[in-house]
Amino acid sequence: MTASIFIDGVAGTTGLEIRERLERRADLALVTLPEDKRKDAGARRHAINAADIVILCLPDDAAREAVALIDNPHTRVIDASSAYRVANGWTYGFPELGFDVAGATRVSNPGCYPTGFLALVAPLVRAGVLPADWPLTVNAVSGYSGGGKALIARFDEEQDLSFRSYGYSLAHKHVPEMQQHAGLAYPPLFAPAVARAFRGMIVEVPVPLAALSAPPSRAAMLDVLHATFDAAPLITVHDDQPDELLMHRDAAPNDRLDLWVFADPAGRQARLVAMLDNLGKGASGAAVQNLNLMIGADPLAGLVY
Ligand SMILES: NC(=O)C1=CN([C@@H]2O[C@H](COP(=O)(O)OP(=O)(O)OC[C@H]3O[C@@H](n4cnc5c(N)ncnc54)[C@H](OP(=O)(O)O)[C@@H]3O)[C@@H](O)[C@H]2O)C=CC1
Ligand SMILES: CC(=O)N[C@@H](CCC(=O)OP(=O)(O)O)C(=O)O
Repeated sequence: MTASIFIDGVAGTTGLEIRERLERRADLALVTLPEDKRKDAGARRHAINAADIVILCLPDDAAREAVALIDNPHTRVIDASSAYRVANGWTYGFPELGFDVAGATRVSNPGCYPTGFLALVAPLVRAGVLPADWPLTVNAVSGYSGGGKALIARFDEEQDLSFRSYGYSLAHKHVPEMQQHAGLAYPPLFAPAVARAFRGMIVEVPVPLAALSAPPSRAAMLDVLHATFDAAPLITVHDDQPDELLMHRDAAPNDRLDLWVFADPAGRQARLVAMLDNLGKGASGAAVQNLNLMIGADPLAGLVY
């Protein structure tokens, strides 16, 4: 059966990449609005209610507005925004962490930074290998497409801009989902940054092992991550400790998530590191993966890994 899909926000950074991943598929009928109607509430209401699944690639307020336009029981939603990531009645769209996306009617895609953070931390906290009440920090650097059209335009205009450190309000919108879905007692202290690369992301969680009352070994942390993700085709847990991890300015899109555990030989300190494409597993790839699960398609259809 062909599923009808409406991407609301298809002209944006995330929406365009979802469309590219879906447009050649024979099992889907993509519904699009003409350019002059794409922000028209009446046209959007009609398209949303006619679709089997609507994928929202909008700012948070516009995503809430789109959900409020649904007036039928059959339209299912995948929301790429941060509007519903800790909301009751919504399923967090991270199937590899055990969330039941296939049966859900309202799915909230994880944020790009939380995708890396949660893959590293949630399994270790669940397994009791990291204490839930440890005050974790997370340092991350993203490609500038992570900020959507506005940040892309800024990096295009300000050619001298090479690096942007931000999040100094200590109230980044990704912190609640990181805390809730990792099961942490305290919000992680989040230090994000943007580099002059279009896409890509490195997310790091430093762990001062020697300060823990029961410090886990590197092998114990790797065992938990392997047990959690070895059956997940998009996620790779690496056993090596490379000297460097690199982002490239013009990297090709991908929907993978790569994880490493670095530790010193004495096991006193560790650095948990995730690499992903903010527009891949961090946004558009995750939306396509969740769509596949919701309609019972090949779980990897349309994905690059
Ligand atoms: N970029 C990324 O790496 C990631 C993004 N996300 C989330 O995905 C969502 C989309 O982000 P992104 O694609 O980067 O953002 P963009 O700014 O690139 O795109 C947003 C799109 O939404 C359109 N839009 C805004 N308001 C409305 C409205 N009322 N009705 C219809 N369309 C509207 C915009 O129109 P116009 O073109 O006219 O401005 C634009 O095309 C956001 O919630 C973002 O936080 C999540 C994970 C990663
Ligand atoms: C580089 C950059 O600006 N990134 C965005 C987050 C991108 C993203 O993940 O969007 P969601 O919030 O919908 O998850 C930011 O920090 O606000």
